[in-house]
Amino acid sequence: MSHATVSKQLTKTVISARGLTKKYGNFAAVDGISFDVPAGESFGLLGPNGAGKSTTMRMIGGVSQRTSGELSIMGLDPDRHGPEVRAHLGVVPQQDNLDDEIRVRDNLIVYGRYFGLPHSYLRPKADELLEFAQLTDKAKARVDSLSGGMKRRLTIARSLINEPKILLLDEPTTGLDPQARHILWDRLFRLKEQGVTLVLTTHYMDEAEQLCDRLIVVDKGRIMAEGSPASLIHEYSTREVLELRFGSERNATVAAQLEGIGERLETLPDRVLIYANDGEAALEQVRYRGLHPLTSLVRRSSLEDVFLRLTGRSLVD
Ligand SMILES: Nc1ncnc2c1ncn2[C@@H]1O[C@H](COP(=O)(O)OP(=O)(O)OP(=O)(O)O)[C@@H](O)[C@H]1O
Repeated sequence: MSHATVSKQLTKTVISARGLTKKYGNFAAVDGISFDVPAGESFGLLGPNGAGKSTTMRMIGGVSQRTSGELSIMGLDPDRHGPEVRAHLGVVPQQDNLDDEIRVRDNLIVYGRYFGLPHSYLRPKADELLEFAQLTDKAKARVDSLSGGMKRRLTIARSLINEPKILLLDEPTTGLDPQARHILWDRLFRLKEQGVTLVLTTHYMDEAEQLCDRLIVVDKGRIMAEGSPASLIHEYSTREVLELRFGSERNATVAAQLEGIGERLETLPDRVLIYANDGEAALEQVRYRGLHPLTSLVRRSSLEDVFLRLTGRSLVD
């Protein structure tokens, strides 16, 4: 393949997986998944705990060897070209692994030294990244004095030290409060605007909806569906959902009397969901049948509904 052909491919697809499989003994944690990520896209793996998201990320990051299938990162096989692949990547692991012993800014410098980057590059780069992460006034602070959200932003800043083309984020906002999550989402948006390809895992449907251009819904190591958040919702759910609570003991029995209202019914332990394009009209019908829920709520469909439809289970247990 000529150099020109390779370069053209690089600008198109930066990650390509075909039948990607990871087995632990006989158990397939990732069970033959295929997907492509074009340059500049924000691509998500959405699924519950244990779906195989982190395992997939570790294979992409070149720190876990696949059992079978094909995987290509910027045209390179991470199992054979680990260091070259890692040079293109920024990695934000599920757990922050910052060095508590050294100060905030020094964390960036020391990490950059692992890549063999010179101090003359690292000093201004560290300052630029602290600014980006809104941590300039914390440059000399100890890492253990930072809040969870600040630590997460520092981990992201650190992952950008080598100016990666692709950023891998494993559950970037798990455990953060809503305000910290929004600040982080804003920073990730900025990276996307700068042309960085984002690949992230999440079990939060709102995070997937906010950040992902396209996503795969994964469960038990397999891809259940693929598309943009809007197209998945359109394909697998109705426009609105009517949530009814009749009291925990009564939900299941009342559900039988709701048959025929809306397009589909889901009975959960704590509520009944009626899938209908017009939630208020569905509620009218419920009342017309002489049924009076303790609470009722009409909301728009979300990726949670898509997941429920595909697997019969909730994303977050
Ligand atoms: N080293 C290992 N040895 C054996 N089984 C493993 C190993 N690593 C992961 N698994 C199993 O593989 C499955 C997928 O795990 P993985 O961590 O990829 O899931 P996940 O979707 O990232 O979930 P989480 O959000 O909990 O990290 C799980 O059932 C897990 O127990």
